[in-house]
Order: sequence, then structure tokens, then C-alpha cells
Amino acid sequence: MSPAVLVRPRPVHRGADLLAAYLPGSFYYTSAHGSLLADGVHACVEADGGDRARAAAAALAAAVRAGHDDPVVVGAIGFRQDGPASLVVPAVVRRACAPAGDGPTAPAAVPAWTVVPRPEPARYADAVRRALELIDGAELDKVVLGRCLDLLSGSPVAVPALLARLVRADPAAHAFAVDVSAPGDPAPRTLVGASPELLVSRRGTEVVANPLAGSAPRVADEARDRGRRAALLASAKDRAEHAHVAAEVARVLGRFCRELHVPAEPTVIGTPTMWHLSTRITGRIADPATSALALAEALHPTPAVCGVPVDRARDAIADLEPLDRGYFTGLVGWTDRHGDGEWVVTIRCAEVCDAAVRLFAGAGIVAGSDPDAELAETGAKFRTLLRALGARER
Ligand SMILES: C=C(O[C@H]1C=CC=C(C(=O)O)[C@@H]1O)C(=O)O
Repeated sequence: MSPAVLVRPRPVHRGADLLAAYLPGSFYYTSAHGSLLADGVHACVEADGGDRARAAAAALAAAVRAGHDDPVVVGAIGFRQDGPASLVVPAVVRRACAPAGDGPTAPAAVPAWTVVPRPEPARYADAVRRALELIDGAELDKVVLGRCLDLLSGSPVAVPALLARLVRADPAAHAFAVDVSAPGDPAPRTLVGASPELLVSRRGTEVVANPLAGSAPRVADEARDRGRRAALLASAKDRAEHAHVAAEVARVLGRFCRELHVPAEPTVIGTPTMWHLSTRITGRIADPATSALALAEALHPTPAVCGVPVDRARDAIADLEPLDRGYFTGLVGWTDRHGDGEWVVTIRCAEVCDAAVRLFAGAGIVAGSDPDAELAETGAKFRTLLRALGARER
């Protein structure tokens, strides 16, 4: 007689089905490694002001004791340590090994959007000038300054259709949708985006981070587009901007890894809208108790979203950016009870609440940055979301 089946095979879903099943309130995440759709709340993970990795590990252990057979912590953490966070152990998690893949996507309806830049573009360029003064005065080496676009439509935004367009537009991106509703919100609030930047992943002992910094907007003409890519790779200013991030990510991961491979030179990766300098760093974790979320918390905020030195950059951001970033430039992802997981930098994203959408884009400022070019770069970064929303590009 054949032995009893002790392990029930976990249902494996199709990536496209998980995307189709997403509804606001769920957590959705997809990358080249697969997709995850999570529903309901088994437990909230609370950790005021940090050590969320420890709180997540405790919540996962409690979920196992309560009989949850495959608990995962999913969610988003804001830019500031004392900022917002939305982390839960969901009641139900469905996974697909493959990403969402191709599939039909209804073209974006073309609603009449009212668009308000915050701050005004000229004020953003002024803030970049002031950051350059701080850099000239040797107070800072790098700071990332962001700006927002507030869009208002005549009717509520269909978040599932927006998410599907983001996933289909760039299957290589890490696309996500997270419920970030807060008390006082007039309607459910969703953080939705397609980040090109892997903060860190851990699978077994393998650790991967893929910092990006140093960017050029893409153009339709192929020859000019190739020229921009080559110019980015040759740009001393962009290489310096990138080196800060790669060095800091390598330094932090070096504390946790027994092997670390850091390529000496950046490469260029492309999204449909941008070229970016990229360094793929790989390592082997020294202590298996260090979870993907613990690594992510140690790395955040990297100089891809904050700056160097980090405390002065934080102060400069607080002084020079008129809006609180909230979840923008934080992290989104998941971690499981084995410590495996994947966390991305919360960029190329928007918060959607009923008919209102806030987009965020930032750019790294270093010696040699040009305020108008940084304004144009942030404008180009908005295109990921503007295209998916069917709004006019700016
Ligand atoms: C802060 C953003 O991008 C960061 C990540 C990649 C490249 C960046 C840059 O070239 O400035 C930024 O550091 C954003 O897209 O909003």
C-alpha cells in the first residue's frame, strides 16, 4: 500500500488569474518571480517607530501556533521611521509561480483630469537650487527631492484596471497594490505602482538587492533613445549619484552576508519610460534568522530615496519638500515565516482615493545636477502612472 500523503500540495494559481481576482482592499504583488494575492486580516503587525521585522516574526510565529498553515506578512512602510505603516498577516494568501503574463487589458478610459503640481514646477527647481547650495557648502553630498501631481477625475478611479495596465505595461517591474486606508479617509485608499527598484529579496540563503540611481528619460526615436542610454552610462554626474547608493547598499548588506558580490561597474536597465544605472548585488546570508524584512529595514532609506549623509539629507528633505511623503519612497513587499521575502522601493506609484490620485516622483541631486533637468526627470518618471491612468503626459 502506498504511504499516506502527509503534505497536501499547495494550490498553484495562474498569475493572470490572481491579477484578475484583485479587488481594492486586497494586497497584490507581482515580479519576475511570481505573484501573490492576499485577502482578509488574520492579524495586524504593529511596531511603532521601528523593529517591524521583530514584530512581523512574532506575528508569523503566533499565526503558526493558531493553525495558520502558510502565514505571510504583507504591506507597506512609509518613508519616515515615524511615518505610516500598513502590515498584516492576511487570512488567505494565493500565490502563482509565474508573473501575471500577457492578457487583455482595457485601454485607459480618457477621463478629463484636473492636474495640480505640488509644488509648482518653478518652486521644485528652486528647491533643487537650494539643495545645490547645501552641496556646494559641503553640508551634503546627495539629496533626493520629490514632487507630486494631484489628479482629480469626475468619477471614482477603477483601481483593478489601473493595476492591470501597470502590470501589462512593464512585466519586468514589481507591481503592487496595498490598502493604506487611514481614519478620516472619505473612501478606501490604495497605494498602487510599478517599481523598477528591488530594495532586497531573500530566498533561502540567497540575498539580492538592485539599487538604481542616475536616470535619463526615454524617447520614441530609437537612435536618440540609444544615444540617451549611452550618455547615461558615460555621465560622471550620474555615475557619482549611483555610486552613493551602490556603496551604501553593499556596506549594509556586508554586515549581514558571509559572501557578497558587488559588480565594479553599473549597467543600464530600461523601463518603458526611463533608463537607469543599475547594480545587482548578490550575497549569502550569514544568519538564517535575518529575514527579508530585517534586511529591508536595515537598508532603508538608501541614498536612492534620501541622501548622503543620511541625517542631513532627511533634514534637507523636511525643509525643501512642501509635502509629507507618507508611503512614497518607503517600501512594499512581503516576508514569510522562513524569513524569505521581497521588498521594493515605493516609487513609480500613486495613492488613489475615490476620484483623487496623488502621484510622486523624485530625483537625486548631486554636484553638477541641473535644476531644469531634474524637473524634466521627475516629469518623465510620472509617465508610468499618467499612461496607466490615461492622462496627458507632461
Ligand atoms: C525617487 C525616485 O527614483 C529613485 C530611484 C531611481 C533613480 C533615481 C534617480 O535617478 O534620481 C532616484 O534615486 C523616483 O522614481 O521617484
